[in-house]
Amino acid sequence: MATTDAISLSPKIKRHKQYTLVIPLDLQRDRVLLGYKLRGFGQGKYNGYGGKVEPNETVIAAAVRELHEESGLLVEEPAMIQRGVLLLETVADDVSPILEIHVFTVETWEGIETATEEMTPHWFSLSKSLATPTPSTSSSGSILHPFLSTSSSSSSPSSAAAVAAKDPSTAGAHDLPSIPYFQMWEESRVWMPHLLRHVSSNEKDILVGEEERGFLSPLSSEGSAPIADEPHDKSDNNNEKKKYFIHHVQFIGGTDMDAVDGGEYSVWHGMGPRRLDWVDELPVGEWEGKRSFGTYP
Ligand SMILES: Nc1[nH]c(=O)nc2c1ncn2[C@H]1C[C@H](O)[C@@H](COP(=O)(O)OP(=O)(O)OP(=O)(O)O)O1
Repeated sequence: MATTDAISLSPKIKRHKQYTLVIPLDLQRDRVLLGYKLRGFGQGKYNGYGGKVEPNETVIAAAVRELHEESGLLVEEPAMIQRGVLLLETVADDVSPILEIHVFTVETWEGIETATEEMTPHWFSLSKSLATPTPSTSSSGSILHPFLSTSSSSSSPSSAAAVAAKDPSTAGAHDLPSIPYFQMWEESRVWMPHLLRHVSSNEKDILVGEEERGFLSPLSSEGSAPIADEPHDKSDNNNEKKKYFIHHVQFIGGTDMDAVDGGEYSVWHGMGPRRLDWVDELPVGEWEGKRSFGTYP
């Protein structure tokens, strides 16, 4: 089966639900801030900071608000650097909206990262987190907290509080662990290393090979499996100059051990076909209503 069909043909035009995701970067100290989610959607996972875009709110205003609410960090809108969009679609049903998650980084802010009811902050080494992880370079999916030597469910506030106490946020970056990609949303381990390489390379040299930006096969727990002979746009080899990424992922859904609220989110797991594109411009506000993402503007 051609993976192109799997990813580009949505049977219906689906509603979109907008979210933000902000990743604070301390480039001088070679470190990345993530939050460990204590409750709600994504509980027990590490992620950037963000949440739903409220009605009558711009995406960037939501990004600023959610970062502040969840981390205590305060930024002005111009300091938000848009990096890309995640389009997360379930094929488990026809009615769940596509999650449209706008990804930003920030490099300057006011305030100090603070634990909130929703997230506890943890710094990770940027330079140690650049490689796309595979199970062999991780804890193979077992939930090993980077600051603890023993296995942990890591989902209770008490274990997270113990973790926070051990978090060496004032240590030198060389002491920090790499990002625990296998304790994040599944597709983060695909796009986030790409983004961090993009940022680290001073935006001049995006380390995305032709084979990596093309269609990607359905994913097993073995990690990404690029299909080299079906790149998205063979005529365009200038992807190293592109600024933004679009990561479109289809989830298979089903029973989810991480489901909360009676299984409301049970469709958002089981990463299936996906593609990662780099583009010059994001089609801001023009996502909704597109049947297929086969051709990006
Ligand atoms: N598969 C996924 N991959 C990813 O990288 N981020 C995801 C994701 N699914 C959800 N997110 C992010 C988007 C957003 O930043 C966050 C979810 O936001 P929440 O549901 O916590 O929203 P809110 O903070 O608005 O919620 P409440 O205040 O609890 O109503 O998780």
